[in-house]
Amino acid sequence: MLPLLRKAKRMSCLLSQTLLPSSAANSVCNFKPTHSLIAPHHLLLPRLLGLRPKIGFLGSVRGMATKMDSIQQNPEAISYLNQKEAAEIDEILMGPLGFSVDQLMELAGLSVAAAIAEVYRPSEYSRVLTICGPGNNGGDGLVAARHLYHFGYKPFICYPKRTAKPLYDGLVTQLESLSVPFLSLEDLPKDLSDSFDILVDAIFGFSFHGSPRPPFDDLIQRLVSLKINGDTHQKSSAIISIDIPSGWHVEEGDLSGEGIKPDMLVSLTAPKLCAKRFSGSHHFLGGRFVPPSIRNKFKLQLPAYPGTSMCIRIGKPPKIDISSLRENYISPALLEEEVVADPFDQFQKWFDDAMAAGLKEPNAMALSTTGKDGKP
Ligand SMILES: NC(=O)C1=CN([C@@H]2O[C@H](COP(=O)(O)OP(=O)(O)OC[C@H]3O[C@@H](n4cnc5c(N)ncnc54)[C@H](OP(=O)(O)O)[C@@H]3O)[C@@H](O)[C@H]2O)[C@H](O)CC1
Ligand SMILES: [K+]
Repeated sequence: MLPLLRKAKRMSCLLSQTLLPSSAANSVCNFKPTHSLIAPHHLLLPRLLGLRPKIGFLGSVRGMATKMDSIQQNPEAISYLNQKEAAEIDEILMGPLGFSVDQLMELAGLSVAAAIAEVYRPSEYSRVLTICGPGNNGGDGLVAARHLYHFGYKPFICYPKRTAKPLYDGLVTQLESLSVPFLSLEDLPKDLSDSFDILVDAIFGFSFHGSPRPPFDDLIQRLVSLKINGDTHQKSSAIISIDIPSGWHVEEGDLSGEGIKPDMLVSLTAPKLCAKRFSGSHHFLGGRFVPPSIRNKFKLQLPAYPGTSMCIRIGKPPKIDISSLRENYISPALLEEEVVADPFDQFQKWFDDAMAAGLKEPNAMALSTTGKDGKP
């Protein structure tokens, strides 16, 4: 049992050194194991298998631990585009640079889904309603919803003004084939926050102008009222805006002061000027497809995406209550009657579970023995 204990302690030190600030990590490593750590191996193994890397958990904490580059840390140093520049970059990408709108939309939608998964874990925020507008911003929303489905969320779509083009028809068919429900305006529940954990605002992007026309005026108003009427004691739905908080002026922001107040903004390609007025907790950049020629032409100062990430946080992450990171590792007990008769089959079952959980080394194992009395 002793090596097992040592291993458990070493693992918690390793985890804490990777994930926690140094002071917290020290206190975890100096922690004397109590009987709560002394678990028989048949409980510990499933528990180890249960250490599934939650996308949101690792993502947001990874954001804390990673050294942020100076542009990322300082939103003032980042380039912000006006409406004309945003449209011009779009035209260059899809003209001389040879991209198709499908390609860019796929990458844009993927980065939105990746940013959402960095902050909101599917175990707590599973029900996602994406409200899609008539343009490409709405298309980004349809793509993001499909990726969120594959990330383990339960998406719903409200797409009241469909665009009759093969690209959009295809995106709708792809979602329908996953049995993602499409809700009409009449189907939408009165209180969105009762039924959805996340509301994705994919109504308008950088081509928005004037005042919102029906039916989007009413939909935007429903997002606005969520934050006004929100019961502060209850977990309210998180609002995530794609590229522009819908209804905001693309350059001036929330002119009336009564527009939507998203919790998260995912800017695409580069933030638009209105993003300077964004005061929510999470600002991300996505759309990792900007080639150096565009960066140089528009003198873009943008943070460097880390590794293979499809998105990057802009500015510092909000202060995290470390106790809220606490994971519950209590697994269901392994009962003798549930164990497969053939140990090889049982091993295969555990191994498959470990593979499915996406563990880094699914073939790593801990072996311990017990006496006849079942005690270590
Ligand atoms: N290069 C990139 O960064 C990429 C970004 N993408 C996403 O595309 C949008 C921009 O898409 P676009 O189609 O140009 O514009 P919108 O999505 O904003 O929508 C335009 C439609 O909205 C209608 N509209 C405009 N204003 C209003 C209003 N006040 N009330 C109602 N409807 C309005 C407009 O209709 P009009 O008749 O007014 O022209 C259009 O139907 C960008 O923000 C990103 O999200 C790409 O996906 C990938 C490349
Ligand atoms: K939007």
